Order: sequence, then C-alpha cells, then structure tokens
Amino acid sequence: MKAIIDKSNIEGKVKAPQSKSQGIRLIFLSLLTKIKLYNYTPSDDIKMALNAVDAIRSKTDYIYVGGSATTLRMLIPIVVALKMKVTIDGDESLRRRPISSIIKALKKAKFSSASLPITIESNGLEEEIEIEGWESSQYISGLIYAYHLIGGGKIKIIPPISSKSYIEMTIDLFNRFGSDVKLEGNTVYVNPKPLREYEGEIPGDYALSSFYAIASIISQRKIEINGLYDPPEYFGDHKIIDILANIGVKSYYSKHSWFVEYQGSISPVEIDINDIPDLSTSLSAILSIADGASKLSGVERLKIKESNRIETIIDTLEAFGVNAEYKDQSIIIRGSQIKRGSIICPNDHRIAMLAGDLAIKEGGEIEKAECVNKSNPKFWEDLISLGGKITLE
Ligand SMILES: O=C(O)C1=C[C@@H](OP(=O)(O)O)[C@@H](O)[C@H](O)C1
Ligand SMILES: C=C(OP(=O)(O)O)C(=O)O
Repeated sequence: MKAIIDKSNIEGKVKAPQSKSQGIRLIFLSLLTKIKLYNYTPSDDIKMALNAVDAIRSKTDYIYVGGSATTLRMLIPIVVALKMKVTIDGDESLRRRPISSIIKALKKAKFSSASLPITIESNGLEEEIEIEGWESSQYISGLIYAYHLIGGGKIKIIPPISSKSYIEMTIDLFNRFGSDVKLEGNTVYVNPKPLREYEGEIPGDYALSSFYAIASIISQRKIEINGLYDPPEYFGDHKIIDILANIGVKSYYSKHSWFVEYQGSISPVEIDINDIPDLSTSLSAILSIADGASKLSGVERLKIKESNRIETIIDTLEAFGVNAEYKDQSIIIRGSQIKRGSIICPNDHRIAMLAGDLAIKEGGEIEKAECVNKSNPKFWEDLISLGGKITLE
C-alpha cells in the first residue's frame, strides 16, 4: 500500500493509539491472573503476544512471534520457567535481532541456536539469575513474569542498563496489581503477591501519540490526545510531554489528555535516548524544524531495532531535505526546510510514521505504508481524521 500525502494541517482531537508495551504486558499477565481486554486494536505485535499466550496454554511445541521482539524476549524466560520444550520463530526482521544475553543467562536451559528459529528445552529457572543489561530490557521484564510463575527470585543486572524505563514500566504494573517487585541498585527482587484481576482497555501510548502531536506542531496547529494514563514518576516515553515543553511547544497533561500547541520556533536540544529509544523517530521529526543543530546520543542500540534506525532515520530525514548525520556515536539533526520526499518503508513501523510526519509539511509518498500495522494500524486513518490530506492506494 502507498500513502500519498499532500501538505496538511493536523489539528483537533484524537484518541491515543493503544500502547504496544502496555498491551503485551497485560496479555502476558493473563498467565497469572484474570485479564479481560475490551476494544483492543489488533496490531501485529498484539496479535503475536496473544498467539504466544495461547500457545503456552495449549502447550504447543511451536510458537510464531512475527516481528515482535518484546513478545519474543519476554517469552523466552517464561517458557524456561514453565519447563517447556518449544520451538520459537519469527519473521526475517526478528531473525536478525540478537537474543544472546538471555541465552547466556539461562544456565538450566538448552538452546538449539543463538538466533531464531530456536528450540528451547528447559529444566527450569534458577532462583537467582545474572543478566547483561545493555542488549535489551525486554529480558528483564520477561524474567519478572517468569519469577512470578515460580514463586519469586532475584535478577542481578550487569550494567550498563539500557531502556531502564521499560523495566520500571513492568515493575510499576506488577506493583499496581498488588505484587511486590523492587529494583534496588542493579538488582530486581521479585516477591510475588496475589494479583488483582483486570477488565478494561489497553491504555494509550505516549511514543505512538507523539507522532500525532509532532505532526500538528509541524503544521503549526494544536491537538488534544486523550485516553492516556497519568505520567508515572520514573523517566520514560511519557516524558515527551516535558521534552516538547522544553523546546518551545505548549505541551501539558490533564485528566488523561495531552494538550499540544505550536507556539513559534523550536529550540535545538541534546537528548540521550538510551532509556527512551522509541522516541528517537518522532523526536527526529520535530528536531528537523528546530532553529539549529540537535544531538540524539545513546543511539547505538537503534541498530538492533526493526531496522538499523541510525541509518533509516538519517536516510528518511535526508529524503525530505533535512540535514542529518551520524557523528561521535550520535545522530546530529540540523533544522532545515523540509521538502517533498518519498521513501519505501524499510520494514519499520516507526520509520513510516516519521516519514508521515515529515510529509505533512510539503507532501510526500510512503511505499509499503502498511508497515505501521506492527504497532498502530490506525495511524493513517487517524491522521486523515485530524485533517491529513492522505490517499491510500
Ligand atoms: O519492553 C518493551 O515494551 C519495549 C522495550 C524497548 O526495547 P529494548 O528494551 O530492547 O530497548 C522498546 O524499544 C520496545 O519498543 C518496547
Ligand atoms: C523496537 C520496537 O519493538 P520490539 O522491540 O518489540 O520489536 C519498537 O516498537 O520500536
């Protein structure tokens, strides 16, 4: 599918896209307590998480997880804790992504290979585990679930810890459901308590919502995004509210809604995105119109996302006339006059959304635009509902 976009003004009200991270966590929580989800958006990754828990329940020996690394890397410790013998596979994109740290950490399991497809045979999960913290936080999130399945345990994380905000998200979720999980220093202590049940919707997603907010800023308008959860204390994607406020945008949260309004020029900024990697793409869009050069540091692990996002962010910015380069382990973005451009989605949903935001300025085309379905199948229809002049063919 191709998205053909003309210069547009993005404004009005929209419901936040559902959170892939919160959704996958709630789905895996159904292994531990009763969960009933209403009106969920069936993104590719949500479908893969549902696939995984169904496979666990029916004790099948094969689980396909598509392109969802969150599902994969949370699933591996869970199937090991359940002493399952199972083969897990994914799509071409996921087969290229690393899973070495969790294989190294799980000493009581046997793994047929160091990448997908992989057959796992398990004698269970050790009471205490040590795992490298720099490859992916998703393993630690999965281990927290796994330790809830076997009555508790200790996770010693070898620093540096990447994407720490997602570990905080998992801990926050379990504690809100009544459990007792603590991160003290670099160690997670899992002391399972009875979990409450949940009936409701998947909460809205800040990183996915930021593409709508930033499209509105690029078109110098204002927008209200509702259905969001109260921003937690810990640092994470929800801090996008403050990040935009600090570069010249009117941006604030009130009663489950995020209000964003263009106020004039955008200030350049230096941000370490190691704990908020999913914001790298939407931040690249707004920094394209900043008055000067901005710097995204902590970008090394963007290489192991659905695409090598260091390359695909820079290629996409350049396709729309924006001056960008990779220098000193950072992405440098120099504010430019965005031009009409076009890309073929490099099998990466957030790159298509970045291109969608840039195209709002002077128009553009995105081939394989359906790649947004991995996390937000409503992306194009939502932009159209907000005033986007977009033809899908
Ligand atoms: O736990 C999660 O829900 C996620 C963790 C992050 O991955 P890493 O921990 O591998 O950075 C993030 O990029 C991903 O989109 C979602
Ligand atoms: C990297 C992402 O997801 P995952 O790691 O779950 O594939 C993402 O949503 O940008």
